[in-house]
Amino acid sequence: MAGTEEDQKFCLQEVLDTFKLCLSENKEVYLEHYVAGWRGLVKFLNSLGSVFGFISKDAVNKIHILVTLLNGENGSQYATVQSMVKYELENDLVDLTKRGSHPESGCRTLLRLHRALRWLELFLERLRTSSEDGKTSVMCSEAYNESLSQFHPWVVRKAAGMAFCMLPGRPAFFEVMNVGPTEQVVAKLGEALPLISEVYQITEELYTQQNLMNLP
Ligand SMILES: CCCCCCCCCCCCC/C=C/[C@@H](O)[C@H](COP(=O)(O)O)NC(=O)CCCCCCCCCCCCCCC
Repeated sequence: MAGTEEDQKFCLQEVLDTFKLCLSENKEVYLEHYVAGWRGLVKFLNSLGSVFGFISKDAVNKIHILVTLLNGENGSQYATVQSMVKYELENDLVDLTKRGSHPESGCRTLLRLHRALRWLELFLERLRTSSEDGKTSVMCSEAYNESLSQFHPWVVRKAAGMAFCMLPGRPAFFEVMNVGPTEQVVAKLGEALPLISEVYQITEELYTQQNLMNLP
């Protein structure tokens, strides 16, 4: 029997572990572990209830696109985010200005998750430093408004805002994470954040350098 407690516990640790595994010695980002990190986050999101379904569905869809590329015949080119960018650009596999023959390139798909990673970083930092009675819905929407929302049309922003209101309070949220008492959750978040932040920064620099920040 699969105990839900165990699954969730495994989840948060898994997310931490995968983000640890993400960076190679020379600071390249392994796509396989990046995607695994998102898988873990989606599992967590699903455990919060079906109102978040439209969000996890989009994330799952993007994860699936990347996994398909990773497992495809040119999969070895997708080992790291750096090699993916190089390969797709050199082979004209990216729609650069408007959507055309490559609407689901690895580069544009990863960019969507990358933008969401910034939201995650801001949200988790708020969670980590907030007080016992801090409202997760407020932390979540503040983080969202500072990051991801600028890339979303009004209707998505509206739906996201409504979903945020359904988030459990901080104590319940921490309980769902199942890493023990509050101090331990806070410590785990403190461990995870620098990793997430580094992965974000490295990707951000690469995308900026290559002028990929506005892929359609
Ligand atoms: C815990 C609360 C979770 C709130 C999640 C906050 C993010 C809100 C995102 C709303 C996205 C709505 C769905 C639609 C998105 C797309 O339009 C849009 C653009 O894609 P397109 O160019 O292909 O059309 N997609 C995106 O921006 C990518 C969104 C990916 C969101 C992944 C969110 C996973 C959240 C994981 C939560 C984990 C909680 C952490 C606790 C340890």
